[in-house]
Amino acid sequence: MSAMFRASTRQLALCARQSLTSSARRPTTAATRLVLPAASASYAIRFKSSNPQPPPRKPDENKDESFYSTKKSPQKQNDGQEPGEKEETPLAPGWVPATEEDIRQLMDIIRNTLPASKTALEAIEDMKTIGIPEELRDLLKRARPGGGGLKLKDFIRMPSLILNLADEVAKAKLEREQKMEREGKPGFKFDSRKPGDREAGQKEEGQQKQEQEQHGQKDQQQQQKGQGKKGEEPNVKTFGLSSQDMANWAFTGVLAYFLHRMFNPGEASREITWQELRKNFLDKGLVEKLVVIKDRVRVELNREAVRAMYPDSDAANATYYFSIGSIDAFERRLEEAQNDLGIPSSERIPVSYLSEGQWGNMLLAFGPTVLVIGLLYWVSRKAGGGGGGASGVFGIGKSKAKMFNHDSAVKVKFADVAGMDEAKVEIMEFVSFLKTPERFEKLGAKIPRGAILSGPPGTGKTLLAKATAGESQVPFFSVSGSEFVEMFVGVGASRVRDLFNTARKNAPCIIFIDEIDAIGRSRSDGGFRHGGNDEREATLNQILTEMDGFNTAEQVVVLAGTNRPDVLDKALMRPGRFDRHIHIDRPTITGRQAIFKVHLKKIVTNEDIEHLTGRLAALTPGFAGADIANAVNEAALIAARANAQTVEMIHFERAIERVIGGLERKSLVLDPEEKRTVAYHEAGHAICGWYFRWADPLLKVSIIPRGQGALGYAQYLPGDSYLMNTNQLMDRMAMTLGGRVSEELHFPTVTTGASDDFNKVTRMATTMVTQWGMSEKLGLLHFKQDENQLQKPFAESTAQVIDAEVRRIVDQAYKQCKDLLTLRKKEVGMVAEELLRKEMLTRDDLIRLLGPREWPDKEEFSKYFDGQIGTPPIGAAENTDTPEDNGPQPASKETPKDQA
Ligand SMILES: Nc1ncnc2c1ncn2[C@@H]1O[C@H](COP(=O)(O)OP(=O)(O)OP(=O)(O)O)[C@@H](O)[C@H]1O
Repeated sequence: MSAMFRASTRQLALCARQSLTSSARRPTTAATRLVLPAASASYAIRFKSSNPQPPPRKPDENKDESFYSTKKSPQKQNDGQEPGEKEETPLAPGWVPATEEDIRQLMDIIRNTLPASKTALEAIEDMKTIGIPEELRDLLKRARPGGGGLKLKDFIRMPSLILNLADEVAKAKLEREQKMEREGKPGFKFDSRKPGDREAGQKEEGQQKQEQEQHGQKDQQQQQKGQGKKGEEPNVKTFGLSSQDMANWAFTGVLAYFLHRMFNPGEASREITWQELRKNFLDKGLVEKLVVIKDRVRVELNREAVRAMYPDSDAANATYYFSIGSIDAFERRLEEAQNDLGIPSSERIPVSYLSEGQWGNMLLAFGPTVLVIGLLYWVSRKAGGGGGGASGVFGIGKSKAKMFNHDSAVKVKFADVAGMDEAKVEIMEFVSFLKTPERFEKLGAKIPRGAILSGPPGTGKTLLAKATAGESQVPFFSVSGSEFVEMFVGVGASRVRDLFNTARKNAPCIIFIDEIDAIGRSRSDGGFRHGGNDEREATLNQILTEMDGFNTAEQVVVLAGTNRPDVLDKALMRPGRFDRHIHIDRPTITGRQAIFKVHLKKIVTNEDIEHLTGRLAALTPGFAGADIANAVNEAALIAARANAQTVEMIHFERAIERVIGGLERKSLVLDPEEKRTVAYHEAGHAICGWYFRWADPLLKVSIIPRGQGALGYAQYLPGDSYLMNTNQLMDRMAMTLGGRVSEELHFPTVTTGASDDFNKVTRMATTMVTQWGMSEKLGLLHFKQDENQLQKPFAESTAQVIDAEVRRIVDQAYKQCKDLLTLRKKEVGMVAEELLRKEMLTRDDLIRLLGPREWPDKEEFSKYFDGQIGTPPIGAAENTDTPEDNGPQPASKETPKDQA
């Protein structure tokens, strides 16, 4: 491209004129410089044979007369053409008939520039019916000899005009062909092949014809279909480029360059010697100017004179360079040469000096800046582009909410949401508000503005909101709280405004803001005070304002989801904003069973669904809906990996173990002594679980490493207990210490393996003392340490009491455990040795070794597990030796010493 830019406007015009002068002198088939492909010759012949020959014209006849136009004079119509055979097509505004000269010029241009020249040349065929744009006609005229010449901008403009023209004529051609096909006439087909190729191609055509006949009917149907669609663009074979996009700009640039090259044929650069310069040009007075570029000199010739001097060569079309040793030496030589030639000083050849690569230097200087600006522009377009149709840097304040409506994305129904019946009833009311507002309004009730859905992660808050949208069949705007937060102040508020404005326009509708705590945190929170988070505060204020701004006629319901309702700003929660607070907790056993049923619908299994779901629900206390969905999917994956035909119970159990305990680590090989320690440690837990009355039912014990750092585990089923009494807590703590106590009793030293057990026991004992009022010494006080506060909420003396009480309770649990394991030392040994042999023991194994458990188990446990825990070693289960304490409330106040 640099060659094009280097050329001055005057030069471009000059070159264009020269090239057109030369091409005008030659016959149509001779290209300006490039060799005309055979296709063009064939085109010319066929073109004439399939169209009536124009009447001979006088040489001085007006050249602009439309030779190819279908607007024929009456006389022309009579000349070899039946009137009415061709329809007259009115020209579009701004279009003029194309003259023979125009067509010829365009053919030259397209043939030499466009890669898809066949299509383009076909398109030119149709120009006689639709004409050409007037602007293009002007440019073509100016490009002719004496036409005034073209400027640089004309070269840039011309490609897009030609492309437009080609598109239009291609469309016209397609329409004409379709019409002819419909009328059963063979359409005009442009044949650009060489005569030899044509014969070879005739066979192919025969075949194609047959195929076409076969497909004829189908095509016709398709065409009819296509025409049925009103306003649809015909399927035109164009260059496939939109004039808008960047690709087209680049293409246009390249095309302009090629056009320029075409109008400036033969601008080849040639290296010559000083002697050749002197002999061929300097001595003959052909040099106009010399331009020194570092150690090279460009020779500018008087091209007209050169052409006259060397009529049979293309010397005039080349640019000449020669090298110099130094500028001084060159100047000296030049002076001597001019002295020799006797050139008077007033007519000496002008010499100019150019620093090399001016354009290159400019590119280096400004290139990076231009690149960065371009990149920023592009990034801003991309960033803004996603926001509800907004684009460009100005779209940053647009809301990023995704809009769904009933016939697009939201296919979730209330039936897909299981295990939260109360929440569903609450939220269903919103659906009725949106569907039949008059039912409530006639009684004077105000429609609630919104509801906050809170609860632990994965409990189905988002799912419930989606189901609400799916059921109410109104538009649903879903956005995450974090999408309002941007680094620019004011953007969040602007997005809130935009979201609510859009929602108002689409009322009745639902807005769902997920993770609202990202913006709805209490303004008195440390986060705001210390972080100076004006942006978040402004966003929150805007939400408050917008929710106030609704009137009852605007049926826009705002639902919000959060895991942290406790941190939300009180202003958000007041009636009139989020009127309803719907808490969604982890599902109960029946809830889990229902959720399993929902997710098992998509799973291929032959198990009895009722029993399967019941058992799985019993196996998964504490699971949220998302965990259940994950476990079911994991089971299907495990079954697929095993090439099973259906998903079986064993696959589900493995999946649950994997979800709880993590991946089995078969690669972790323990040495025999370590393995022995782990076996006795786990046997200690198992024996405690078996003999303590209030301990949770034991499912299995294993010494296969799993997950992160668990070398063995004992799996219990704590069930869904919502209250715990001190007996249960003490038994649980004693059971947790069973591993360490067993190590003490069976080995001369102890290991680090019980650290996590101590952590659990300490936490449990501390909570008993500080929160659950289970210490007589501390009494009925509740101290909860805020993690953000450095100060303790109690006095130093109270801290000492707490420490002493925690220690006392743990010691008590330790003693309880030690007493039992000393008594049952033999049983611990039996279980441990069996574990070393089998690596995993089930409840049945323990019954076999120890006899049935003395204490009755919970109902759901005996229903689903008695006599059925005989599954082969399935790897392992959870990595917790003892179930995690989820903070249930004590049922009765019983001091540890009360228990047996
Ligand atoms: N009650 C349920 N019934 C059926 N499937 C559920 C239920 N709860 C959760 N799921 C499953 O868990 C997936 C995740 O749930 P969802 O995204 O609604 O949880 P969430 O409470 O919004 O979580 P978070 O608070 O982390 O955003 C759902 O797509 C669904 O497959």
